Amino acid sequence: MDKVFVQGLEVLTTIGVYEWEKGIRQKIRFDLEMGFDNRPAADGDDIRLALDYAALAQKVSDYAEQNHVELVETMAEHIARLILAEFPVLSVRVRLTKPGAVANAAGVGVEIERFARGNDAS
Ligand SMILES: Nc1nc2c(c(=O)[nH]1)N=C([C@H](O)[C@@H](O)CO)CN2
Repeated sequence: MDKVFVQGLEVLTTIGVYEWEKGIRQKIRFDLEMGFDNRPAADGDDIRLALDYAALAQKVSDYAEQNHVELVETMAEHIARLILAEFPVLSVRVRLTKPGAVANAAGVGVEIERFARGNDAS
């Protein structure tokens, strides 16, 4: 399957389970990979037939900045659902990294993969 990706998208948001985290903004990083048939866009050399990664990155940034949750699992799930609802993708893989959350670790987080209706590979 073809893929369109957005790598290392950084967003400042309020996220965390501890009280001290609820009053600050922390950086999170998204790596996004969408299943999408790129052939029509390539054949027509036409952005209207492409999955516009700039528009997608903007939606994800806006959502993550404006919505505050406790768990990285929750944010990843919300972002996957947002992308599936708003873009004509076949699948989405969301890797969410919270850098600096754990001492001596470069990053911690989750990775999930979700499928559009009728495209579940399982
Ligand atoms: N599986 C998870 N474990 C933890 C999370 C989380 O979101 N998912 N969050 C925290 C704290 O918010 C932590 O990031 C603060 O440093 C701890 N464990």
